[in-house]
Amino acid sequence: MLLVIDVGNTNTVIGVYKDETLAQDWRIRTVRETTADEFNILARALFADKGIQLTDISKVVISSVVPSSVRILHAFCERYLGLTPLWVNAASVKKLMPILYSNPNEVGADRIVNAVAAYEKYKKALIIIDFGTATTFDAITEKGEYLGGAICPGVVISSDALFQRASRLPRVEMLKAPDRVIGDDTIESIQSGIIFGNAAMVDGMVDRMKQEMNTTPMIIATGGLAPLIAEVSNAIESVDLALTLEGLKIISRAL
Ligand SMILES: Nc1ncnc2c1ncn2[C@@H]1O[C@H](COP(=O)(O)OP(=O)(O)O)[C@@H](O)[C@H]1O
Ligand SMILES: CC(C)(COP(=O)(O)O)[C@@H](O)C(=O)NCCC(=O)O
Ligand SMILES: [K+]
Repeated sequence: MLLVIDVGNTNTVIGVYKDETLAQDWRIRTVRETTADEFNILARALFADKGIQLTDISKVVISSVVPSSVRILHAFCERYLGLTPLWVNAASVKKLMPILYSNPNEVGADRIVNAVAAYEKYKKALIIIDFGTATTFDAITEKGEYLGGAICPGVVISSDALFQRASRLPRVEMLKAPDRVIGDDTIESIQSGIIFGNAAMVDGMVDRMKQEMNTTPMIIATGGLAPLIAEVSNAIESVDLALTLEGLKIISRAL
């Protein structure tokens, strides 16, 4: 079985593939100061719960945007799986996708994985939007080249900053789109600002990126908050929550 791990700034997603099929997936918090031994306890428990043994794993592919996780997960794989994990970076996907960033080593591994997955699926010019800790935009040409994109404060962290810094504002837990954009109470005004504000940012960014790309890319979104924003954004054509895990599986075949 193939073990794939994507370490994001907030959450770590773990998947196990049996051939082409995702047999199981889990989402855990990204803990920066964990150890290989602690990660082993957690992974073992999650696997056991679904009847999977660590000895069933024959290959590991990992993408991470958290540098401290690299040493920890590398040690976990070597010590407890007896395997050396394959790390996603611009060099490891060289055969699948040219990275046209001025320094390809700078691009976040999660952005590369999303780009590879989306291009494999659609084979056309694309803009991928990932609503994670950051909201990222990635532009892919019709030939399958990674051009770059944009990094914006994420929906949740930017809202958190608002609640922390504005004394009178209540924390709005339930993020949902209000019926109209002109809120007539505080809760509705905050919801409008967060949801319609982020959707307008998406639509505006997509318009500008399209102009620079000089083509009509397909616009797809991923990340936990993608369905919420996609509902009110005009630009987003499709939401694909499995994009990152799929990308890791595709990359595993090429490594
Ligand atoms: N289904 C969801 N509903 C609401 N919030 C979510 C959902 N999934 C993720 N989030 C929130 O969105 C933010 C980004 O999460 P995630 O996509 O896991 O980020 P990352 O990939 O950067 O770790 C976090 O604050 C998380 O709590
Ligand atoms: C932009 C990111 C912070 C997004 O991380 P995420 O929201 O998925 O946790 C990450 O991809 C990253 O650290 N990138 C490196 C800089 C770059 O892509 O140019
Ligand atoms: K991510």
